[in-house]
Amino acid sequence: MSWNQHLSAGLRQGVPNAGHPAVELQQVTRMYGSKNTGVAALDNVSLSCPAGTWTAIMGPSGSGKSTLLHCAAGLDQVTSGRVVLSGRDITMAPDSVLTELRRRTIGFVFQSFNLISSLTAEQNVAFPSKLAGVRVSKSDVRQTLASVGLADRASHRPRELSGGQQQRVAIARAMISRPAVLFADEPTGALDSHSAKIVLELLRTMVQTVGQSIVMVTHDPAVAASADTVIFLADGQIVDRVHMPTIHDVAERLARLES
Ligand SMILES: Nc1ncnc2c1ncn2[C@@H]1O[C@H](COP(=O)(O)OP(=O)(O)OP(=O)(O)O)[C@@H](O)[C@H]1O
Repeated sequence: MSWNQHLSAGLRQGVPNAGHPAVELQQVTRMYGSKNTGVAALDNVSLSCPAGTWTAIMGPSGSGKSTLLHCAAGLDQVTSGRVVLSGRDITMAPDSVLTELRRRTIGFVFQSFNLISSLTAEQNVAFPSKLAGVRVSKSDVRQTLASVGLADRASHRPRELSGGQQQRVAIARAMISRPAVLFADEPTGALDSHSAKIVLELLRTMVQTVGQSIVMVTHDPAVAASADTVIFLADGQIVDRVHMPTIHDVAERLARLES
């Protein structure tokens, strides 16, 4: 079975897409520091990422990319404005709601994989669900690993896997709860170009085959060009965007912002 067929079989029904945008930021400002001397890491940002699409966030260092990702995922509180995640206003949500949201509505993939070295691939995939008291069956874990092309690596530990395979385990771990939105922070930042290509192809397949929504921060124009839309930040504001980007489009816009 191909990845596409595995994804269709394993994940299709799960990814919720009830007609809401995946993420909406409405006039979001995030200040750090005191009122008079503070920095606006995000300055009146409005953004809507349609469900079933892949959005990349780019911009020079310090432009607000991580802050945007953290505010959109409910990991950071906005100073003003609204954040709506998969149709749900999370702006003032209490910790209990945000914790629940992290378990069921969103998934995270980081540059550094964050796998537990003593656990096998399948134990890593199941671990967060177990921790949250959510039952996942062995066949669900196996099917999710199969959907990222790792059916035959279920009992391998991270050190027995390549970087790209470890990142695919991390993606399977994020996907097992069928998150409405997958947030990715430099998902290929630690990978060689061949492994990066495989991970980007997997993310593209997830968007196309199961309608997964992805919001991703990256510094790399070649990675951003895999997305449907690239949003460019500078000094906490959205200053440009490009749909169906080419690497050249993205690199050129970024160079302009960084000059
Ligand atoms: N916890 C914090 N306290 C104070 N200032 C902060 C904090 N977090 C971020 N900032 C400031 O907010 C601005 C945006 O930071 P952010 O980390 O979002 O940028 P970034 O685009 O992700 O940068 P990079 O590409 O270097 O990771 C920067 O000026 C940064 O110094």
